[in-house]
Amino acid sequence: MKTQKTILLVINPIAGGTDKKPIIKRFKTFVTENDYTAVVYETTGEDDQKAIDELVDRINPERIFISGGDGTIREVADVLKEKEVKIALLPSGSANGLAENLDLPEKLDEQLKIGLADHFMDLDTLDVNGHTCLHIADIGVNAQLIKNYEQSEIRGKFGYLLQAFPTLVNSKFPFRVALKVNGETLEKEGILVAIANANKFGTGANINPEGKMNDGKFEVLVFKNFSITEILKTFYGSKNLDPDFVEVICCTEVEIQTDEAIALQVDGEYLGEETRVKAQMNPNKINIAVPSGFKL
Ligand SMILES: Nc1ncnc2c1ncn2[C@@H]1O[C@H](COP(=O)(O)OP(=O)(O)OP(=O)(O)O)[C@@H](O)[C@H]1O
Repeated sequence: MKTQKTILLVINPIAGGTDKKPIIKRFKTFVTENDYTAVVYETTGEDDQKAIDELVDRINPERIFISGGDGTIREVADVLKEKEVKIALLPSGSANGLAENLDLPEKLDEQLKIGLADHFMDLDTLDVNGHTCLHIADIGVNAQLIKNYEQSEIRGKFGYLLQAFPTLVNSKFPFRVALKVNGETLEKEGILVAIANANKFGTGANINPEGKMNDGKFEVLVFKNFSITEILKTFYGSKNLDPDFVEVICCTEVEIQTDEAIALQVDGEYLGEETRVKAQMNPNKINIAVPSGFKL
């Protein structure tokens, strides 16, 4: 008798504040129709990484589908660092920055087809102060906004964050920053320093047009104190990057030092205030499903 291969779905039931039952049901039907065994793991928010690690070792899935926001993808990616498992995304978070960068379609059936097909990319991953980063980390106004957003307990689209400007205007921005990069130490002043593996933010704004997610390099972007409003429009609106207020440095590692502790976020998750941020390429890449015509 032929042994069926397994596909594991890791799904975050609270991501994006939507009901996940239809995704689970459709996943099971689709995968079974394609002669795979379907296994579903629903995250609990407690010790999920350990549970996923053990489950993956036990069932040895041929690939893993992940449904949630960027936080869920990051947690699974961390577990898979030392394992060679292909992953595919069924985005369902309030912020789906990675999916946005991979040009994934919105329809679930199309996402499932991509997940079962054979078009993959070796996605670079970064280490930012010990945290895995798949697309964009930053210190400054954006991380501060994410902190405010997380504390507000409102879930949903990020657009309304723009209403939070007044809370930022009187804060510690701009700040002075020293960057150790490419053998030099550069002294700068800005309101936001981004570490970008990808091009786009979750909303589609292209903040890093030169970035390629599989070139073994990343970009450091220093946003000058041009205008908080303009910069946040670039981050959260549909505008492309304005070279007048940003400086871009391509590298494989960087050390960022500030005088005052500044808010840090990685892939949409606020991680506290830091005076030192070290980012470098991870040796491990992630084999991720992309649409057949996908070009970087
Ligand atoms: N069952 C659960 N109950 C509560 N929290 C959970 C559960 N499962 C996962 N989590 C938490 O969800 C977070 C990840 O959410 P994710 O980023 O994937 O979705 P999201 O809707 O985009 O989130 P956010 O609204 O924070 O951007 C992690 O902090 C994780 O611990």
